[in-house]
Amino acid sequence: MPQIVMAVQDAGNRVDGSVRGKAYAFLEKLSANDALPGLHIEPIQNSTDSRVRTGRVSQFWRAVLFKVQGSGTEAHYVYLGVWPHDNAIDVAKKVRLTFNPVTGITQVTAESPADRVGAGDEHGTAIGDATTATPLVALGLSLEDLVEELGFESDIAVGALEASDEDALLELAAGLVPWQGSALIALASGESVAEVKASLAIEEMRTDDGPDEDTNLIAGLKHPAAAMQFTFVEEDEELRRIIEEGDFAAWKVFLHPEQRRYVEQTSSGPFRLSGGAGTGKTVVLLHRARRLHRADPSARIVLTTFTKTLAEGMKRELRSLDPTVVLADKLGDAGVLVVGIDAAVSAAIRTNSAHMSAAVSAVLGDRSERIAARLVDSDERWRDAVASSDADLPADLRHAAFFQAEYDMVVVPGRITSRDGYFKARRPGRGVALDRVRRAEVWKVVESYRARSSIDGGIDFGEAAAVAAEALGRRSSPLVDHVLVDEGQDLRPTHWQFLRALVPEGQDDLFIAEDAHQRIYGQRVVLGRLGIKIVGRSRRLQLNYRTTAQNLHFAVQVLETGGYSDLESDAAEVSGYRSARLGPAPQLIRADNLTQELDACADLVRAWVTAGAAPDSIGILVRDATQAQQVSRGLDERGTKVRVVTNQAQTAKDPVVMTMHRAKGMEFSRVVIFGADSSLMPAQYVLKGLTDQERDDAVLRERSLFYVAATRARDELVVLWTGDPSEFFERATS
Ligand SMILES: Nc1ncnc2c1ncn2[C@@H]1O[C@H](COP(=O)(O)OP(=O)(O)OP(=O)(O)O)[C@@H](O)[C@H]1O
Repeated sequence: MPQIVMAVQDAGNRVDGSVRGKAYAFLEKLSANDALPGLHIEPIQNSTDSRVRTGRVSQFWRAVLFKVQGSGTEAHYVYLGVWPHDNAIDVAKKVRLTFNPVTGITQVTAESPADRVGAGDEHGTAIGDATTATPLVALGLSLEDLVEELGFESDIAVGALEASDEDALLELAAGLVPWQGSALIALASGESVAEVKASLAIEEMRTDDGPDEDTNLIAGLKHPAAAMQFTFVEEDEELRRIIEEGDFAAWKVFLHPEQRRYVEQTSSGPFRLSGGAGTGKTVVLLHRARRLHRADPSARIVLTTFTKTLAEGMKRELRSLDPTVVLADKLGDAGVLVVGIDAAVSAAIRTNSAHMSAAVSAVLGDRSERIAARLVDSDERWRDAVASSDADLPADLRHAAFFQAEYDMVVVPGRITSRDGYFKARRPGRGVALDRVRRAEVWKVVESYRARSSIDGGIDFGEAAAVAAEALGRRSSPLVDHVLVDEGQDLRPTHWQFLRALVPEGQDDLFIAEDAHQRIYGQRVVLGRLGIKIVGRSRRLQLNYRTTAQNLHFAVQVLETGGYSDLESDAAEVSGYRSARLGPAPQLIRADNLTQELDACADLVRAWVTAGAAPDSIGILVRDATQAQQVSRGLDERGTKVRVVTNQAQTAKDPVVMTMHRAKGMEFSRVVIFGADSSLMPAQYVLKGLTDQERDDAVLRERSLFYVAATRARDELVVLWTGDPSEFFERATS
């Protein structure tokens, strides 16, 4: 049967559902038998590429394809899309399917060299003194590097070397085939030619020795870097999904070679994948879960993340990636269980009731096992414990935030159940030193907290994860074969102990996606101290697929003055983090008062909707729930209907207002960050009364929150504030 190869769909060529349905019917027939007369597979006169064909989708619509016969009996058809009849002929006359002998990658190009935006004159001699100041030349790159090492066409290479600034390079990159655009941007952000080749798997896959050009073309379509532009369609059902979703489905099929590598690789122990917001960490996890499931349908796979909302989102996406993946309902079932981390903890507690008594005593000392049946929020209990205790401590230590952190980071992970145990406890990374006298005072408050929990019943989330870890450790056989974690930076120490106990050490046991710059809950954790040994199994994704280079530049500036460290090391990298998409610069708008700020917000939303933006592709992000209500009322009074998103699913198609915390993991075409002034970012009320160390960490989390908010925008970002701007982006306003 003929092999169908789909090329990534051009976002500018969207066709409606009924046409996509017809295109699917056409391809389904083609894949069964390309000799069917009704298909009208025809060459085009005067086409640039003799392999180009059009096919009859309906009276009005034509498909454009390349037919590559090779030496096999069945042809490969590379499908580009459908167009109205005359446009299809125009497209077909121009497009070319070429094999790049340097890289071994097959590519489709639509323009002749003369049409390419920003590309230089092929015969030009411009790479001399005049261009020494351009970004690529300043990085030491030469024509030889681009042409002979990376296989760039010489006019493109000249254009790239002549590009006078980053914007010009981005514009050029946006018009290139995906692997080449990606390579150019990586070079511009400082990667060496060797690094770029390695990330695109160029050396290892080079194939230019086929007996004929068709054989080369087919081999080049299978190159990992070609997978950014092509996918081999194996089943009808997959074909239907790809066609029906058009370019929205790009993440489901056209992975970057680096993404694919982390989907497919086997690792001998825990693996950590870091990467900035929007680099496709969740995409990798979803594909990896599917890959593990397909490889062994009896495998018990847990895909988990910090919140229930994010887990629900991942579950929907996994279902849409591949409806044949079996979603498990409970721990220990075959298939993929997509679950929030605390729900996974509760499930482990329920499943291991036989070990509960021993597990509770190991964590909390002499307590009834029944308390483990209910999880409670600890904030209020800590406030009460601190208020009612007569512990002799300085004011900044008499703070619920200090105790909560001490308890979560030291006491519970260390399984400390007595004052003597606490005297001996190691407290790495806790900042404030506590001598024996102070430890005795701190322990009084811990005892008071535990006494209150014992009376009221229930355990907090950190305790529960520790109890579950202890119970799992007492089982004779494991419940789970593979664990995949998203948003790893937000998990608590005992969550990690739980996950370590959930899956036995071994091949592909734990795969962790994280971004230190997005830690907005809890304290910083070092995995090595919790029994999770990454040792060298750690990599980083750098290409942002979500947001534009302009928005990313703004967001990265927000991070620059924060001191970040990740799950393993003391410095979290931002360098090399880049985007291949272009868009307008973020708008930074100051208001004199709230009324003006609301007016500006209402005007923006109205203008976007009038210009044709889908209302629910607009997100207004605020610091807290009170502000969300205030903005919603304010916009309502101005005749702009919005909806406040909480945890309940809503279906209305209005623009949404939500807290920045709630927006984690989501994205919108247009984002307004509302209320970004100095009193709210960082929110002064969360900093009150903290120790210096606690305060610094809280400010860092607030900075990360602002970064999370700014990286939710796919296309346009607007930041609004009244009075003085937040310190997080003050520099950008000058
Ligand atoms: N290979 C790809 N092709 C097209 N789109 C992609 C690809 N990889 C990721 N994306 C898109 O980029 C966006 C960000 O992806 P994803 O949510 O996986 O990133 P992330 O690293 O988990 O982000 P965050 O840390 O902000 O949650 C999504 O819209 C996703 O569909």
